[in-house]
Amino acid sequence: MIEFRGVTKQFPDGTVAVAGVDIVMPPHKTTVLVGSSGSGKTTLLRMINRMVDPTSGQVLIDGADVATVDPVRLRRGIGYVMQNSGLLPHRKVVDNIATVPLLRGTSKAEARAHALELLDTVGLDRSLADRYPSQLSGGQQQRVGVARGLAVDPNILLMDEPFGAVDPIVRAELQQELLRLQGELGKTVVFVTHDIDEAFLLGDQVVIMQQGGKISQAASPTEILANPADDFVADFVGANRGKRALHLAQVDGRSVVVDADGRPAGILAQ
Ligand SMILES: Nc1ncnc2c1ncn2[C@@H]1O[C@H](COP(=O)(O)OP(=O)(O)OP(=O)(O)O)[C@@H](O)[C@H]1O
Repeated sequence: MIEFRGVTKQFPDGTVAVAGVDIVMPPHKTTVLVGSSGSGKTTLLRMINRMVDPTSGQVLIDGADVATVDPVRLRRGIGYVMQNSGLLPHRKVVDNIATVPLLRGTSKAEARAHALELLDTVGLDRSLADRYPSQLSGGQQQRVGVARGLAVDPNILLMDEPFGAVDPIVRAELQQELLRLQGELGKTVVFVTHDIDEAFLLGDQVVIMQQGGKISQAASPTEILANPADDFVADFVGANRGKRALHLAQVDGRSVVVDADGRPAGILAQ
């Protein structure tokens, strides 16, 4: 479990990126941080693995304050997947995936064998192992990025707009792949996106952030749709949603979440 207690981050130039955030991110679930540009999503995410340290407040993982853990050690146990995959261009796919395990002292043979297994896990053919990142498509690169994030077998996987740079069809494939993976692996995933549809699709918990780094609402997609906390959330959920969006409908007196084609996607818990 990840817990933020009264966390504020003010950068040296005075910008308050995150302001007094309290949030619990439950284990084995996906929490999606969504909000417009500059609302503090990335800063919040990076405080989990100490790429950013809070100005005040605490970030706890399973009850332990991350401030007490050496940042390098901490990061080696937390998977991190970023936009544009962040792969090292001069290293082969297999070596990119094995980088952190090798740093942790895993033998070369073992790290390579595990990297090949991870290619299977993320739905890539093993024949891609000896290619360089530039010889892969954008979607394949993102999958390698996910494989690399999983290479240390982390309990926590941080994903910062991992599918932001690929076209909509590949993006939809990657989203489905993540849902499948999450069904198998049950990691504690924290995922950042601008896209409310992506947030509703992937999130068990969706955290809507607004400018100034405040949380407007943190709840399940169905709860947010049914009971937006304020006008900001109602607008954000409405204005940001395209034709594919989930919405609420009344069926037999019950609130049902349906997709754009009217297919039920969930029933609102009473
Ligand atoms: N190192 C920094 N120094 C000063 N201000 C910063 C720094 N990093 C981020 N900020 C500011 O903090 C605020 C939040 O930034 P952050 O990147 O967390 O937002 P975001 O919601 O992830 O945005 P985006 O969706 O555009 O990535 C922004 O106003 C940003 O300009």
